[in-house]
Amino acid sequence: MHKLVLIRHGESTWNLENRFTGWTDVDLTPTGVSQAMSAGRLLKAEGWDFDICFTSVLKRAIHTLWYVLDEMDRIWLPVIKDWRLNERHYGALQGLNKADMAKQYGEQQVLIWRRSYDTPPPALDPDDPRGQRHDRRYAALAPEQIPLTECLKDTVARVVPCWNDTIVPAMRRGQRVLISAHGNSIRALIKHLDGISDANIVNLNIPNGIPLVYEFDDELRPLRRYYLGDAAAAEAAAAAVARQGKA
Ligand SMILES: O=C(O)[C@@H](CO)OP(=O)(O)O
Repeated sequence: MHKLVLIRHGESTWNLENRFTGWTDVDLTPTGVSQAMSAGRLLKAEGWDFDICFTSVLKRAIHTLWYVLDEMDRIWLPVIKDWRLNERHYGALQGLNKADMAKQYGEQQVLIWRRSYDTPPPALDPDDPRGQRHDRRYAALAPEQIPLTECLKDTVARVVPCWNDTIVPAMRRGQRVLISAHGNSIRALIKHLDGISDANIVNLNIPNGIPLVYEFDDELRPLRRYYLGDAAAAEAAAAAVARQGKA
């Protein structure tokens, strides 16, 4: 049997301010740091260990991984940073407050922008300073590969190749994998792994800083997934994420 642990970054400054974040590179809050440290302590206490780690190129996920690994005394592990694990690009919503948008456009519209499979938020203008086309970390990409907005379907289209090209080969080599990523890049991966329908993926929310375990058979077919630690607390935290789009 193969096992994998996924973790969404701890609370970020824009999670706290309830702002659409996407590819904006915001920091963790002190709460986010302590969530990451608690996750590391929990993994260590339960006897988990890893051989290789994957994260996005956004500091909230990278720092979360650092704090988890530091608690596990594993900061020396190899870490692959891949832009394809980034949060879903939130287009012209990046920086705006979710509750304000719900007041202005209605909760149903915000739910569509946040959780629908194939409706992207309004796109950023290519010259908008909130965009990433001049950000050096994406210099190896062609400009049109750097999104101006994304729906979850677009995120699936980059996360799944990352999964197949880099993470699956590591697991097939017998390496124990830890992935630190984002609410919607994790939703994209879960949709792919568990074959969740386009309609049902709307109801899936990922809490900050709680390790999510996947078990696979020898052919890497998923058997089950569960949160480590207090299951009721994880469920309550996921429900709180869903409510962030309320007016
Ligand atoms: O703003 C974002 O980038 C994401 C994650 O914080 O938010 P949401 O849960 O609304 O998809």
